[in-house]
Amino acid sequence: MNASSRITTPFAPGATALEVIDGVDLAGRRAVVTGGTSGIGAETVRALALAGAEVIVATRRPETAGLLASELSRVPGAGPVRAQALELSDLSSVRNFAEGWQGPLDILVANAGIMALPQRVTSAEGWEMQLATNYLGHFALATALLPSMQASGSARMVIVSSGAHRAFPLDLADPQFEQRPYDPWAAYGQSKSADVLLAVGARRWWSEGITANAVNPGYVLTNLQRHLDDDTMRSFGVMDDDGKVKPLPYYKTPPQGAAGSVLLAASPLVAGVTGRYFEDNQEAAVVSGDKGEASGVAAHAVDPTVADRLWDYATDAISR
Ligand SMILES: NC(=O)c1ccc[n+]([C@@H]2O[C@H](COP(=O)([O-])OP(=O)(O)OC[C@H]3O[C@@H](n4cnc5c(N)ncnc54)[C@H](O)[C@@H]3O)[C@@H](O)[C@H]2O)c1
Repeated sequence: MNASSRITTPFAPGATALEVIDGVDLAGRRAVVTGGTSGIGAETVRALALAGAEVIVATRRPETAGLLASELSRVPGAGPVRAQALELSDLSSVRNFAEGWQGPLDILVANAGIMALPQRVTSAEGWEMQLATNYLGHFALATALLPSMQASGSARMVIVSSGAHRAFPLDLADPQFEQRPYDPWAAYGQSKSADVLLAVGARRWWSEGITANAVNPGYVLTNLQRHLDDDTMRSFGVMDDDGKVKPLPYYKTPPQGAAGSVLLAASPLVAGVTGRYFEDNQEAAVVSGDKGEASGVAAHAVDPTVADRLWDYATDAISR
């Protein structure tokens, strides 16, 4: 990542997903959006489908995509939306998903995520659940779908990270919290650092015509906050004394939160751009990550050496 060539776009931080791809025609393009039944993912699905793409919602519960699919099926010009089962924390489910895929894949939005699980929980493979869901499952999915992305000729991968990555470098000596005490935020933050490193590591796919970029959607009230207790929600300022949840002024709506994903997935403004981190619809500046910065991408998350070490670690983990 070269700070002197930061990518800028004309879009304000509050632009919506529909606004950033206004006029873009995705007819004939096929997209997968993980976790596309709620929050930011659902708005990503909506925007891509309204631009004409065929969208496959990769979800743990395919039946929950029905409402969105039927709503979009009534919009003239919208691409078809269907759901396919995917449990990211279970490698066999990831393999089943990829094996069921036929033909080229043009857009992969690695959006699904969980945040701040209070206790250390492990996946079927014994991985810490936030790393398993937010990063390893997506790495396995992208790797398994690589031939389909190669077949596209100009595939784009978007990995939804978070500003929480800044304070939590990936600890490759103990990524699964086996030797250090489990911390819900450290586990979330390092998984989101791993997401940025996935975009950096995927530069090896550039010669295949595949780009990969990470995005911070900003703060959005969604189901993601469901593991936070009331005291934490109050300390964040998003819950009042009566237990009413309300966004702070700088919070985004889900359509605004989805804008960065959609911009990177489909806008001609970022064609050919790879290995970058966007927030507020612009490429972010590289920051130290240890000074409590409120924006930017931490240097530890864009270190190509760490990205390659993580790639090797993940390749080994999913092939066991
Ligand atoms: N909401 C925010 O403020 C915020 C901020 C920064 C980053 N993010 C990121 O944005 C992404 C979308 O989050 P959201 O806010 O829309 O939350 P959300 O809870 O509404 O959506 C997350 C989706 O991921 C799915 N999911 C979770 N675990 C899964 C698994 N094991 N397999 C398959 N699907 C799974 C959920 O079912 C859900 O559909 C996440 O990656 C999140 O970390 C959100």
